[in-house]
Amino acid sequence: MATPVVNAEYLKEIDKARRDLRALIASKNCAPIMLRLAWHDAGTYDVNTKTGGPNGSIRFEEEYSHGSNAGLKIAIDLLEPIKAKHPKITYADLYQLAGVVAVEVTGGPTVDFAPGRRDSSVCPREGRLPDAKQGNQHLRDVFYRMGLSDKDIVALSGGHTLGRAHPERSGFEGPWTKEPLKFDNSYFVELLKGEAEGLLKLPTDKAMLDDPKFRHYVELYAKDEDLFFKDYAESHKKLSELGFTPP
Ligand code: HEM
Ligand SMILES: N=NC(=O)c1ccncc1
Repeated sequence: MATPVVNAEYLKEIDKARRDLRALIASKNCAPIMLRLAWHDAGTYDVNTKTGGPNGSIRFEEEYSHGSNAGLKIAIDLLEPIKAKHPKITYADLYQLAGVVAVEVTGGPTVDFAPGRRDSSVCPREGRLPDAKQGNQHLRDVFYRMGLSDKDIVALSGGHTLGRAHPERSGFEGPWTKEPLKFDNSYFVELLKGEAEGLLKLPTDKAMLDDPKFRHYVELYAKDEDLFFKDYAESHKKLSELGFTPP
């Protein structure tokens, strides 16, 4: 697929699409699933083979039908009208822009967005995203394969400040925080508090508390929301640009 030419016209379309995404997310309260879609399109990147990553391939049934992507067709379908209105914007850019807007409109940090991703029709095999039932070594295996760090793992896990798990999608249930439509550092505050009625902690969430390096960042982010926002914005940008060099 062609690499988009990021000229004034393309940048203008991006700005218009950003506005449309803000309106869509406000009207449908769909910030959490938009953030999950962006992360699932990008999180397939393999730094060793330079395959996968934020390339829009999740739009194909071959990939969105993966077990780990259960429910994401909802987000893909919600974005189709915006894609139709702005056909020059690649799916790869649109999905990452949706993730950035989802964080912004829920009160999170501004994540810098550089356009220019090309679309791919090559879908990675299932298994590149993390399994919530595993532990710290698995988290490192998966995120290091993307080319990300321990700090990125903890900061990006803070994305669970938004949304909830759905039994019919993942087998898990409930929100991680008391305000699942507010992007803040409460995921880390709740994680350190321990089990609480009605709030979810995945095995991978809890595992981080048993690892000194991970726990260090959990404690930092629970204490200092500004630091979490700064580190999250950096890690989210890195995730959204895996395998992509902005023009
Ligand atoms: C660290 C490894 C991770 C694991 C094991 C994991 C696992 C999961 C699981 C099992 C769900 C529930 C899906 C459902 O039932 O609907 C979920 C939801 C979610 N995840 Fe993750 N996740 C991880 C990292 C991330 C990252 C890096 C982000 C974004 C930066 C993210 C954002 C979300 C969001 C926003 C939801 C809620 C979606 C909704 O409300 O529909 N997760 N995650
Ligand atoms: N955010 N991650 C997820 O939604 C997820 C990751 C892996 N398996 C199921 C769901």
